[in-house]
Amino acid sequence: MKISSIVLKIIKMPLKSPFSTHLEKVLEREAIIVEIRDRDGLRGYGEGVAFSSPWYTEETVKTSWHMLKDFFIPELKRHGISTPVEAAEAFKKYRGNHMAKAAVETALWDLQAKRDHRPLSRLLGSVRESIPSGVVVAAPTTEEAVRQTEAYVRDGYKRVKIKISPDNDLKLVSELRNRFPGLDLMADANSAYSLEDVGRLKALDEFGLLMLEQPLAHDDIIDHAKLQRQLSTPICLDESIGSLEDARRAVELGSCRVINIKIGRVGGLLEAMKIHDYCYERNIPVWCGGMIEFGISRAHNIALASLPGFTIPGDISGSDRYWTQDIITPEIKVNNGEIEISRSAGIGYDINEKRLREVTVKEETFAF
Ligand SMILES: O=C(O)CCC(=O)c1ccccc1C(=O)O
Ligand SMILES: [Mg+2]
Repeated sequence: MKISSIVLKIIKMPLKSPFSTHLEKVLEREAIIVEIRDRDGLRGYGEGVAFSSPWYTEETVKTSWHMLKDFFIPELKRHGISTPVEAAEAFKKYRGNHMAKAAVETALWDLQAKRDHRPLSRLLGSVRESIPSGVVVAAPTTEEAVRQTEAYVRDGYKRVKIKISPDNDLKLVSELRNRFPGLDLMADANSAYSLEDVGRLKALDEFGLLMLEQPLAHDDIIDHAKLQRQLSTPICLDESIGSLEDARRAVELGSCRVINIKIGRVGGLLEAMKIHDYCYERNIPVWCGGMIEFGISRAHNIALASLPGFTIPGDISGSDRYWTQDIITPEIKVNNGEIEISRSAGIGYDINEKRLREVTVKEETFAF
C-alpha cells in the first residue's frame, strides 16, 4: 500500500448556538480536514481539532497547517510511511503539535481499517455495538443552562457536563441539582481556580457530581494532587494530560482519579489507546473528551470510546448538537442516549461531499 496524495482543507461553520466558557466564547468553528488517498483508490480521513486561537492548547488552525505542510506530510513522503503506527513513531522527533500529528495519524487509521475491510472500532479491539452518549452545556446564563439541560435530558442524553467558574459555580450546580436530582452531572472548570479557592471547591462536594474536570492550571499536577486529598469528588484531568507519561505521573501522584482522553490532545489514536490500556489495568476510569468537532473526529472518538476502559459516557453527542448539517453521511445520531457503532469499514461514515465543498475555505493537494 502506498500513499498517492494527501489533500488538506480548512473548513468553517457557525455553531447553532454560542459555546460559552470563562476562557472563550466560540461562535464559529474552523477545522482542518485531512484526506489521504492510496494507490488503490481508498481514502482515509482525519480532522485537525485545533481552534482558530490558542485558548485551549497552544495550537491553532494555522500552526497545524504549517506543521502538516512543512513537517508531517514531507516526513511521510520522505520515508514512504503509510501506516499509523509508523507515522506515530516518525512524528516523535517533533515536539508537541499533538493536534496536527493526530490529524494525519487518525486519517491513516481510517485508511488501514478500510484496507482491512473492518470497522475502525474492531481494528482497535472493541467488541461493543453501541456507546453511551454525553453532552456538554456551555450556556451564558444559569437560566439558559437549565433550559438546555432540560432539552438534552428529554433527548435521552445519559450524562450532562456543565462549564463552571467562580462566577457561576454554586448557583448553577445547586439549581441543576434541585431540578434534576438523579442526573449524572459533572462540571468542567478549564483551570478557572487556584488552591486558594479550595473552600469554594469543597462546597461543590455536597452536590454528588460525577467528577470535577481540570479545576486548576492546565500544566499542573502538583496542586491537583493537593486538592484531590481535600475533596471527595473525583478530579478528572483534561488539559494536564498530553501523553501516557503525563497520565502515569498524575496517577502516581494522586492528582486525579479519572482521565479525559482526547485523541487530538495526546497526539493520536495510538497514544490514546496506550493511556486507555494503562488506566484499564489499574481500574482508573477514562472517558472520551470532545472538541466541538465535526463528524470525522466524532467518528474516530466513537471508535476509541468503544474500548472496554471507557466506562463513563464521553463528550460525544450527535451531529445536531452543534451543526445544522454535518460533513458526514449519515450524521451521528443519539437514540435513547446511545450511539450505534457503524459496521462499515474504517470510520464507518461517508463524506457528504456537497456539504464539505460548501464549507471549505482553503484547499491544497500534496502529490506523493
Ligand atoms: O465537544 C464538546 O461537546 C465540548 C467538549 C468540551 O467541553 C470542550 C470543548 C472545547 C475545548 C475544550 C473542552 C473541554 O473539555 O475542556
Ligand atoms: Mg475539559
